Amino acid sequence: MSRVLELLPAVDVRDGQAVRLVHGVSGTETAYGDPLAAALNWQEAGAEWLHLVDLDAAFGTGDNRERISEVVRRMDIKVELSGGIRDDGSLAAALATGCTRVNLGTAALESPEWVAKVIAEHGDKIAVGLDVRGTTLRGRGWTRDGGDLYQTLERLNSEGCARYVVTDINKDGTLQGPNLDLLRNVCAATDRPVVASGGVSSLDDLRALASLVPAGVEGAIVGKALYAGAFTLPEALAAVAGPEAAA
Ligand SMILES: O=C(O)c1ccccc1NCC(=O)[C@H](O)[C@H](O)COP(=O)(O)O
Repeated sequence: MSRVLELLPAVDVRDGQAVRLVHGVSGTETAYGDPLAAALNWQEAGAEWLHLVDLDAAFGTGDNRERISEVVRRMDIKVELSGGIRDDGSLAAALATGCTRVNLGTAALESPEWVAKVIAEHGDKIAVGLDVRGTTLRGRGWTRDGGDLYQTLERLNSEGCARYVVTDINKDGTLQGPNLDLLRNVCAATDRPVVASGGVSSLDDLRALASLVPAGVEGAIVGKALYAGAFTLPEALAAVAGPEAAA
């Protein structure tokens, strides 16, 4: 396991545009233009990973499959693909883009048998997104309750889930800082790596997340802070690279 926190700049795609939402709520979009331009920008700035989300597929308002495929095709870096991957067809389409791994959310809540099957088939190409308000999971683009975080985590652990992407919805897109207690609690309940998502606002937030690497936090998704110019990606990479980052 890497001792350096991995950073995953986010490109969330809605209606063909790179956007940021607040609390993941449909209709709160701020648009940031062409998703490919955004992704290429993060790649050129030194990203090793891209977190790419099809928000329309997540919300059930269509999809951006062509654009998403094009973005993945143009990346030389690793891509984590999320949004609306819920059955054999959408999983096959997602994996066919050439992405490094996919992130299942709703399916893990509504189709546990299918998720157990695809975890067994695809191993660490599958991560599960645990998107929570408090300790209640949310599915269908974070619009519906989907059960208890820790019960679901126990089930997924026993099924061999390789990795979790943990989002505090109350923090997402707000620049209020990550929920470190939630991340510590999830890390204590699993021996699988955890990718933190939602709320990063500053280099200090990234240093705080880097301090959780020994506990099991492997990476951090960063959206709004990069788009809002709170810091640059090279600054972020430098902040988590040095020995002082984990102090
Ligand atoms: O990932 C999803 O499937 C998803 C579904 C519905 C709403 C939002 C969704 N993802 C949002 C993200 O993954 C954000 O890009 C990420 O949490 C970054 O948050 P922030 O740094 O707070 O902008």
